[in-house]
Amino acid sequence: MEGNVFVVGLGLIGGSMALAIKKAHPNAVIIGYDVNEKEMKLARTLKVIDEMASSLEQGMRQADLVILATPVMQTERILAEMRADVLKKNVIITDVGSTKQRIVKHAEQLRKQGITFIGGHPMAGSHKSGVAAARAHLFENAFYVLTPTNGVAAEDVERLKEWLKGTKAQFVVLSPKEHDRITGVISHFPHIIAASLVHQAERYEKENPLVSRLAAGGFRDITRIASSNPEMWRDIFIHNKEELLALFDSWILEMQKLRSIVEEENSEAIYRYFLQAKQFRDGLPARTKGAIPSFYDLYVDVPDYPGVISEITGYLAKEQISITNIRIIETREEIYGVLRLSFQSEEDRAKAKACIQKHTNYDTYEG
Ligand SMILES: NC(=O)c1ccc[n+]([C@@H]2O[C@H](COP(=O)([O-])OP(=O)(O)OC[C@H]3O[C@@H](n4cnc5c(N)ncnc54)[C@H](O)[C@@H]3O)[C@@H](O)[C@H]2O)c1
Ligand SMILES: O=C(O)C(=O)C[C@]1(C(=O)O)C=C[C@@H](O)C=C1
Repeated sequence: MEGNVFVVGLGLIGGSMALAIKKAHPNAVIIGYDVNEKEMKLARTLKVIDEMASSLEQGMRQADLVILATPVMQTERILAEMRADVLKKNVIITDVGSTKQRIVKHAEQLRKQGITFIGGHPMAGSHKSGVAAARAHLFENAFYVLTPTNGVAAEDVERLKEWLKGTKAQFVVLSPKEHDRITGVISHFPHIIAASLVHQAERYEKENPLVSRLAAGGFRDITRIASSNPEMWRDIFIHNKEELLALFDSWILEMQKLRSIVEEENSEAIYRYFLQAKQFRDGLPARTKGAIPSFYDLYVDVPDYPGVISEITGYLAKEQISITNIRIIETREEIYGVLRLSFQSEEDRAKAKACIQKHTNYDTYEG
């Protein structure tokens, strides 16, 4: 397809959408806008967008497709302020926000002005943010929820899917309410649990600093998402408050039930509890991309001496294993640091792990 695609919010998701659209529609012009000028310039430098808009309005005026990829409270505000007289008549407006009811409600004023809005939510992402983390393949095989309201023409939904075909996602249509209920259970509430587990560990660490040093695979697996963008999650929790309050209530009951069977040492009930959870977890449908990390991180405990980073990158370079990102994320005591290496694929990470184990005795673990 040809035309102007205007992406507002050039972070992980906006950037990934821009790349996926350009891949499938090389003749489209991708115009970007971000309140953070540095991020917008970086998007241009990385060729994630073709042009920078000088203002929201300037970008909107030219657009055939608008993708709002800002935190959901910002998306709501932008939608409430949009006016048909600065838009092309046939434009499609969509968003990628993690909540849908409030967004669709705020888009209602656009529908009344004859503008097509179709809510959207690609069900894949990461705890990383910013355009540097954007990837064209981020949404491959993930579910992509669309929430067209009554009155949206079927051909507009098809036109949107055609624009978005480069995501290689699987589209599914839900009502905004259904969407918020389901994502509350499988995405929003789990982020609350992850963050609360980290808070609990932090409290216990005050008693004994060994707590974070002993945090191994299990704790790291279940709390990876606690490293997500706090602004994004603040907005989601406020937007999906009603669903989350209900989930808090049922979770508290669940924990009380679990607490009492542990207190009673009811081994049969405890066993059944874990067995049932295992059976449901093991029976989840074959992993779609949305459930697979799109970034493959390897953590390496390295001694804190000058040159250790180039030592490790040197080993990897010799075996032609490419790293997409490298960062020292924390220093333990003054002896050890944790190096985080990110790779494009699981295969690269496995090769890197083997390579580091071959050349060093540093501990490595996946994240
Ligand atoms: N991260 C995920 O895993 C994920 C997955 C699916 C959907 N989402 C949704 O996608 C949206 C973006 O999330 P992200 O992970 O890309 O976040 P991000 O922090 O990587 O990017 C958001 C960008 O929006 C910009 N921004 C904020 N307010 C703005 C405004 N008023 N005008 C223009 N730009 C503005 C920020 O400067 C930032 O660059 C959110 O609504 C989120 O709920 C996120
Ligand atoms: O993989 C992650 O880090 C995510 O949290 C991605 C995730 C999720 O699965 O909850 C987060 C928010 C989105 O709206 C969709 C996907």
